[in-house]
Amino acid sequence: MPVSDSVDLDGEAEADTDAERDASGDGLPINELFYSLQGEGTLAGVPSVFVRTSGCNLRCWFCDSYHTSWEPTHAWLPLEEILAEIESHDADHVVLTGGEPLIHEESVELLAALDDRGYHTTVETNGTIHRDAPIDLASISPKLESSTPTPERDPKGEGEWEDRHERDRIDLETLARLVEDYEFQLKFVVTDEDDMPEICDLLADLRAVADVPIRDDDVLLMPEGATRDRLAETRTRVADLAMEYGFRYTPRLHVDLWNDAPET
Ligand SMILES: C[S@@+](CC[C@H](N)C(=O)[O-])C[C@H]1O[C@@H](n2cnc3c(N)ncnc32)[C@H](O)[C@@H]1O
Ligand SMILES: Nc1nc2[nH]cc(C(=O)O)c2c(=O)[nH]1
Ligand code: SF4
Ligand SMILES: [Mg+2]
Repeated sequence: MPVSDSVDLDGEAEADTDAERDASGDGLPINELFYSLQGEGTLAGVPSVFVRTSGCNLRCWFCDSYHTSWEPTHAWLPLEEILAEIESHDADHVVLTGGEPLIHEESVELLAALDDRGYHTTVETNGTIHRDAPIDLASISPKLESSTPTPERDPKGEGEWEDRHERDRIDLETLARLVEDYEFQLKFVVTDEDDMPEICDLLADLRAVADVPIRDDDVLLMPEGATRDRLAETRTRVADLAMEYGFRYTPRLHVDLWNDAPET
């Protein structure tokens, strides 16, 4: 799905100020929509349609979807058009991702329409926003300190997003509501062993406030890497950490298969 203009969607000003917004108001800014194999998590390998919304409230330095976060681009599509495109593929699973799909109120309507049509829905989210919606799997990827765009790691500017990212990346109450309300997986992007104390501390805090059990089995370590070359540097280290800590390891199948090609 080709996209055109660049408009800032950072999750606060959100869509309402966007002059391009569909007049009927029931659309979403779509960065890409494609058919692929789920590459990550417990459903890895399952044929799925991916709907990637544009705009994010965070700015991970390593974000593999640069054109939904650092420089968001999109086409505004009415929900009927999104649904028609999804239905043109022969799949039972739909993955709603971004950017951060839950910054958009209209994501709820899309999920409801998908539920009506019998799809299994996965929502890929950074865990900072909760919405009531028919979500079959909340694929939550809380962001660690190592994701913060410090001036040295900023892919675009000179650290302008550092403070906001650091302020907003973890919201324990929101994480608790997500794990309480939905089937979930917690999928942490890991570069090396320095990430592990923060994961363990966060899990302890979340277990203390959430009303549902969080099993080690619900926790997945995913190697940081947007390209095959980068994954070759991180994945064995992360696999070893998964064994050491008793968490699951998830590959990034799509990167192994198609590297960093768009619409994969
Ligand atoms: C682009 S994000 C969109 C959904 C949501 N904003 C989030 O971060 O969960 C989709 C998934 O890709 C992961 N991801 C993004 N960049 C990555 C990278 N360079 N290496 C490994 N995982 C990455 C995120 O952690 C998340 O699990
Ligand atoms: N194949 C494939 N699987 C994925 N699982 C989560 C993805 C995402 O970007 O949210 C993703 C993606 O971009 N491609
Ligand atoms: S939260 Fe997700 S979409 Fe937003 S910058 Fe981080 S990885 Fe990218
Ligand atoms: Mg991806």
